[in-house]
Amino acid sequence: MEGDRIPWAEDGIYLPERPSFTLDPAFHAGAYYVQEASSMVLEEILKQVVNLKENLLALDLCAAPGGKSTHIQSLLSDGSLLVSNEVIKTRANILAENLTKWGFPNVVITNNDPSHFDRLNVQFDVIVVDAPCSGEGLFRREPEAMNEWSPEAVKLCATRQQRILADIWPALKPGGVLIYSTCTYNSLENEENLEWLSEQLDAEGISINLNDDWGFAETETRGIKGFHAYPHKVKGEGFFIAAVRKNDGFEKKLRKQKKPMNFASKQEIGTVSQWLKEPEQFDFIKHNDLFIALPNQWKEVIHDINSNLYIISEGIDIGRLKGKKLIPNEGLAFSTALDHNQLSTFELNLEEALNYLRKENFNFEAMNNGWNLITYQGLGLGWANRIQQRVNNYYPTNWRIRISS
Ligand SMILES: C[S@@+](CC[C@H](N)C(=O)[O-])C[C@H]1O[C@@H](n2cnc3c(N)ncnc32)[C@H](O)[C@@H]1O
Repeated sequence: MEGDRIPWAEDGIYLPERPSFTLDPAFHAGAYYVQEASSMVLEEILKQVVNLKENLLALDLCAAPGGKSTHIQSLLSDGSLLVSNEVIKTRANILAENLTKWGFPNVVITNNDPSHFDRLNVQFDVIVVDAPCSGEGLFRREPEAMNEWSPEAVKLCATRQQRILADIWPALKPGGVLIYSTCTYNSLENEENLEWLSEQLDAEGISINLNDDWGFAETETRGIKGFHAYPHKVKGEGFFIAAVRKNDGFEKKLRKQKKPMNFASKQEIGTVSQWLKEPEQFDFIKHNDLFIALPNQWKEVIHDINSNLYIISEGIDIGRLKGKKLIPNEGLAFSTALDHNQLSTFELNLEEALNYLRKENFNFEAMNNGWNLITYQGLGLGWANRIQQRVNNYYPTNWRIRISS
């Protein structure tokens, strides 16, 4: 893809026009994510406030549809773990779809209210709160959004944001960093919330400097820096972001969890791990009949999360066993941990790939019998099973594309 670089995001580019992403199989393969440029300044803030080379435990609290989570995952080290949470169930499912396609195994997707995180024994090194807000920064792009705006709505948003911040604060480690952002301009939801964070939660500012040429407007509230993106100054839509450090508070101790995990047997592991690049990095558990691979480095933390929160998805959904044979899940097709050399792959051209995504016929004459990873430009799209002169297309029906070229 070609376009001007976004100065504050290494892999970000401005698209010169909006193509039909639905008709690009690479989009469905999770090769890229489309989001608003200003909000990608999160990358520069993260680089300045945490050491991204370390293995961090990160929480994206208000995560759907997944713009920040996909971006954060690409920035964290391979040994880090991201918990990506969304309180609204339908939105959490969209988040899960996007993160499954993104393909990183070190992720747990939860569907909880911020107050539930207090049940955890673990605390996070970094928490991102991309808060629900009055959305003034979107008015230029979506003028209808103005109809929902009122001074009362702004006040309600600010109160809700404070409640979210207060609820999640105990889940942050002492010394940890909380990044707060909105896509609105008013001070009630931005600077006044920073003042509230400082007064009520004793949050402290962190030294952050953005390149003046980028055009972000810096504000400072009780030593806490915030940055506004105003569309006439920054090449992007309206956005606000700030970061604070938690200095006091107590550190929780990770306790053994009572809720048992259902680990796979040695024999089952032999089958379900056969296509992974480094199976020794994972624990294999069974959830109902679905086998899941979890990064074993985070075993206790994941156990704690499983015992206390509502999980939508975690690690890699590998698949189910039918007798001794693996029926692979779509989660495995997208996973960066999948070893394409260990299995039969079948590459499709653009037209064929779109037909596969529509669950329509495509030419499979050259396909091997048995399970095949369907690829487009080498990227995993999903699974197909050839049985002699028939092919079963395992692309999830609810992800099927419904428009014609
Ligand atoms: C600005 S959006 C998040 C966008 C997302 N971070 C991204 O980059 O794709 C705010 C999210 O907060 C969620 N939300 C709404 N009310 C909430 C609450 N009371 N607590 C936590 N999250 C809430 C919304 O459902 C929405 O998904």
